Amino acid sequence: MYQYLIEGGFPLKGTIKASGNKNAALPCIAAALLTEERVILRNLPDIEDMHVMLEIFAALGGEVENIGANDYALRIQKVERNDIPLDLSKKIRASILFAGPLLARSGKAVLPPPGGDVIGRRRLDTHFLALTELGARVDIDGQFTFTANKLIGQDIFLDEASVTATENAVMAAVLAEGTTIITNAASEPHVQDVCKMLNSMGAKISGIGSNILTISGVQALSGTDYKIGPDFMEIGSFIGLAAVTHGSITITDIEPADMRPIRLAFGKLGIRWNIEGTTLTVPTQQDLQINSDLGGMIPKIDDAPWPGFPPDLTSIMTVVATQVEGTVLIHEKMFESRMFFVDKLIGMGARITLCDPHRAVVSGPSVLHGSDLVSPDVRAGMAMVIAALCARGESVIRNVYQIERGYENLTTRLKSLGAKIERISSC
Ligand SMILES: CC(=O)N[C@H]1[C@@H](OP(=O)(O)OP(=O)(O)OC[C@H]2O[C@@H](n3ccc(=O)[nH]c3=O)[C@H](O)[C@@H]2O)O[C@H](CO)[C@@H](O)[C@@H]1O
Ligand SMILES: C=C(OP(=O)(O)O)C(=O)O
Repeated sequence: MYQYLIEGGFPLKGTIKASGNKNAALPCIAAALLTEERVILRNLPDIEDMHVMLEIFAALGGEVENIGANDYALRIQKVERNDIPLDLSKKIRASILFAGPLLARSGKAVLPPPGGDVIGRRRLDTHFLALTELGARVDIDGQFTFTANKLIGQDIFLDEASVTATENAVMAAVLAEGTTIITNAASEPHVQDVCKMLNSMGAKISGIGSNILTISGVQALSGTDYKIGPDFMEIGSFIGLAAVTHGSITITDIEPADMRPIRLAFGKLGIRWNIEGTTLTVPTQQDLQINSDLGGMIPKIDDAPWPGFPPDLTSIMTVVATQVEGTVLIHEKMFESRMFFVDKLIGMGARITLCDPHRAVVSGPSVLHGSDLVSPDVRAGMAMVIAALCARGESVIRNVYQIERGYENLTTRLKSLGAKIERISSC
């Protein structure tokens, strides 16, 4: 068990490279199960969740070879078991992503309920809807058992645009007989990434980036060499960090198109950046003033499926808003328990009213002071790191496993930007 000791109040300055997108890396590892051939995945972030996914891949009979700093070669010639080990499954939400590939490859998948962040009810109904429509039978008895003699393409209308359910449905449909149409599909950049990876393996997926995906099933998929895209959640977190510490951070290897919904939301907080090619720079001079809606009305930052504002950045926006002059409503529509962490920010001096589990009104700027904090989930944990780095005095952040499952090499990278942060054992 590790914790962070942070001394706040110093501007962060310098250049970092964006890591690979966690939420693309995880389904891409699961997708490697769909072929007997060698799959090379590049730009995988070196984070806890990625290592757990690789452990599951290996437990199923796969070979995993680290061939470069963030590059791995995966191969599973024979699936040796079709049940996900309980201890690994409960560590991460993304373990559910093995359902579609295991079903398609071996006709059976047994999964204990997945773990993951406690940020509200995390329904799996959409996964079941999609996989049963493709012909799977699901038995629920403490664990989920999916079986199918044959998967057959269908015209599927998802009850919500679930990210991982879309990915599971696509991974099952690529080897199904006939054509599958998925309407109300999620279209996040990570969903696009796994679809592009599958096409590079010989799958036939069209409509990538839209909410209707059409998949013509193929007999077999080949290996590939695929580089996953940058993590816009990490990039958004570093933008917030630069702004609240009055620093200037340059982030290389970004994807400008991913930043469009994020730019709109930061713009409401008077925060802007420049992009040249794939390099983004947050300049020191920022307004840090709320841009009211027409008529001087209080603006809101609310999340939605892509291309809406990503829910995984609402915690970050909440802490950033505490340093901005004016009032803003943060409305986390998608997860009902994500906003509870604001009591920790209030304890540090932030002026926030938690209206209900989904909505918080933030009035700034507030002087934050150091505190003793426990990270409840990956994004709230990062929000606490940001709060601690702009607070006066020292903070302790415990349970940093929760942060490090989503942010690569965080303390080293923050130190390179001038942060006073130490990672120490809490035993
Ligand atoms: C491993 C992975 O990729 N995890 C991401 C994935 O989780 P995950 O795939 O679990 O999230 P889902 O997209 O299924 O749903 C997220 C939440 O939003 C709600 N919902 C979803 C779609 C919709 O149209 N309406 C709606 O209200 C769901 O009920 C749920 O409460 O997507 C989430 C939403 O971007 C992200 O927070 C997670 O980081
Ligand atoms: C909620 C998140 O991840 P997961 O779905 O893996 O729990 C996240 O990345 O913010």
